[in-house]
Amino acid sequence: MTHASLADLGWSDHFARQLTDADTALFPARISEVHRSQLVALTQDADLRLTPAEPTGHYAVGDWVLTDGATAFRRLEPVTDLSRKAAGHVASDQRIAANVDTVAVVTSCNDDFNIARLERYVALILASGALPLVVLTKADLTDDAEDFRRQAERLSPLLTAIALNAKDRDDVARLKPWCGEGQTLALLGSSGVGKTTLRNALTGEEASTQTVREDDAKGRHTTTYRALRRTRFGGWLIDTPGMRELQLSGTSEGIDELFDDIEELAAQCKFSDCAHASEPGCAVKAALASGQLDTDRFHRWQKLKREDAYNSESVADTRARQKSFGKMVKGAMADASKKRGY
Ligand SMILES: Nc1nc2c(ncn2[C@@H]2O[C@H](COP(=O)(O)OP(=O)(O)OP(=O)(O)O)[C@@H](O)[C@H]2O)c(=O)[nH]1
Ligand SMILES: [Zn+2]
Repeated sequence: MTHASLADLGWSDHFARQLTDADTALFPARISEVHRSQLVALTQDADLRLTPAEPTGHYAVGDWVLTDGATAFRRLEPVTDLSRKAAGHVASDQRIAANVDTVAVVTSCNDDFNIARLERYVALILASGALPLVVLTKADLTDDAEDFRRQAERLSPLLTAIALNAKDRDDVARLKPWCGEGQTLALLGSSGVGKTTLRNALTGEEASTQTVREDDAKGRHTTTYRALRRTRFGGWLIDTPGMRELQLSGTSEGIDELFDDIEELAAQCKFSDCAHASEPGCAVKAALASGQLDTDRFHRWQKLKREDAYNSESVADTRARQKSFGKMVKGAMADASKKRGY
């Protein structure tokens, strides 16, 4: 595959500024696949298989690297960085995709639609630096598509929501502004909402040919890596496998941005560590009482904050918490023994 220019591949001044005199023998390439011990990268002229200089876990699809054509020597600092908590409660992040301009949360106009989950995704996207977009599929199967769309857009003034029929290529062409030349779009969402259908409509690939190819290699129709694919509008699409277990970590900035009205209220509480429960002078409680702040939204905010705090905890913090909990339990048991007189 040949590509017209670096700019078409998503190259910008942000990356050019990171080049130094020491890099003159190297050229830029954009990572399209991350495998266990190898990377695949796109350049203006060719697709390359590269040996990574760092563990492959450090790379994400969409990253720019500097290479001599055989080794990926230097990974350039990304503009946007989408990562998630690795499985299990270990304090490390798993990089999902890099240099994505827009992340579309794909959900459908049916039971999959869930405001709290959408909000979670949007906070994660805002924290990555990318622009959030909501794509509501299966608009052709309901009369309420516009209603779903409005509910989604109400989450944030930063948010655009589009309801469409993912099987209709003309309808899907409405996504062109987010995946035209030099633009990179990524899709997130639960299984069955239509991500594959959407991907095929955006790239012009046929589901059948894809299935055959993947059947040959793996014996099953599964996407085992995250690929950067060209869209029929000249941009790029990153499609990640189902992320139902998406956990938030270090997304506090995204949560603050999405709930800036509550953060502003909380800043007015009398106590700086107000838990907005029974403290006097609580501006949040006052806003709830007057109806200015929606109770459900307040609960979703609290849940996200708790989840983020838990997931952002380092291993050291976890140990410290467990230790102090252990001490507290021991202390309480000792007190109880004393009371009982032995
Ligand atoms: N009528 C209609 N059907 C759709 C639409 N989007 C997806 N579908 C159908 O919904 C089913 C699931 O779509 P997929 O594209 O496989 O969903 P997915 O998100 O890729 O699911 P996984 O591969 O499990 O992650 C398929 O039968 C699609 O044909 C839509 O907008 N309208
Ligand atoms: Zn308060």
